[in-house]
Amino acid sequence: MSLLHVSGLTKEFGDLVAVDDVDFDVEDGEFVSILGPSGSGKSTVLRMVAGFEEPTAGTIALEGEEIVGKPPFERDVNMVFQDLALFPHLTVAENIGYGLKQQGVPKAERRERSERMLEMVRLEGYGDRTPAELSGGEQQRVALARALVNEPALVLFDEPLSSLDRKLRQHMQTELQRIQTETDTTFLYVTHDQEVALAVSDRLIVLNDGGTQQIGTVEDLYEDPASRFVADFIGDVNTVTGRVTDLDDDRALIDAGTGEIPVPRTAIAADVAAGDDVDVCVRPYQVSLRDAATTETDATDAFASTGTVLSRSYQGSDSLYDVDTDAWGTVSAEVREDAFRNGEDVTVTWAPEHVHVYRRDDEDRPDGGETEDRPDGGETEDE
Ligand SMILES: Nc1ncnc2c1ncn2[C@@H]1O[C@H](COP(=O)(O)OP(=O)(O)OP(=O)(O)O)[C@@H](O)[C@H]1O
Repeated sequence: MSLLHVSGLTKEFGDLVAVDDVDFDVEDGEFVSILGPSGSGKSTVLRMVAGFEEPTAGTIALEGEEIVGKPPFERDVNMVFQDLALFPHLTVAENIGYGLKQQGVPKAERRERSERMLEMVRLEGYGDRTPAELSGGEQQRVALARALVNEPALVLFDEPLSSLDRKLRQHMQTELQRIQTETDTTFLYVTHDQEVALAVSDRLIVLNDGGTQQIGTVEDLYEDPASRFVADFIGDVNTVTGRVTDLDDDRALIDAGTGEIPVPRTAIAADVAAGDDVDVCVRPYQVSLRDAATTETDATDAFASTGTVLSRSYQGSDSLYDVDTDAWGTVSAEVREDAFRNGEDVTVTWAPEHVHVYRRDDEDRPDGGETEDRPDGGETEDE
């Protein structure tokens, strides 16, 4: 039995379907993030789990028990809000012990448990301060301590790190993981920031327009995105347009402006048919660069185009090149070699088994389908 089981969850606000038939499970001890662009329904899902919003349809079971209809305080769930919602007139210790007081826990025990939580979040000795006497990062820790002190089955987070600067945010990501492990609690974390979600989560639920796009580990989503939307939303991707000229059980022939290339069927979305216009997506790290003078450019079994290096940025062990290709406009390549200069002529290639091919559907894309029309019939986007 999953700790949290959500099925058919739907929320309508008048004519707007904010959450549309969403199903997911969270296992005991997992760190699961709900990731999606602004307005995709993430907070509404979280608020329904917390009990601040009632679903239009669907069920939410916590530890096997239906919780829809129960008030928030009767659910074994606490939430850390984006604005933290600390009481300004109470001390740090009183803030942390507030929920325990509501439950009738005696003062001495409240004090002791608050102090233990302060130690857990590494704020020993801060109990008598008020929230105004703390930095933003320290306030985050107090909010977390308050959500954990009564040992709930599940802690919900609604973008709590978004107000912190990058360095502090990265530090708090590490801290969240440490605290989750030490307290052995289950976390459900909402964010639109893929960097945070990829860094901290065991699994991710990707939402768009209220519906589930994909659920999986970071690796699942990165290596095998279920839709063009996920490919674009998780990490960087190059997209070139093409057409399926033939399709059978083993492979498709795809013409992306450089001749027909055989692509394994496993790389092609299930709904793609022969004759369809498609997006061919490839991650920058799967793109190779070669010196144009020493390579053949008429390969018929790989995607290949000549081009000119536009820019290079050094990224530790790799270099990221943007290349203006003859076939597809700008293509990004993340390669080990640091051998190419701006303005140099190169050949850009990638293997057919490294692409993901989706039926071209402009509405189903994070950028709304804005592409740059190119005179050679190919289209591309600058990532
Ligand atoms: N109480 C409400 N009344 C009417 N519409 C609402 C209400 N709450 C949310 N919505 C709408 O439902 C949709 C989903 O909102 P939600 O806040 O869940 O999205 P989100 O993915 O959390 O976005 P963000 O990242 O911007 O917080 C939005 O179109 C929003 O305007």
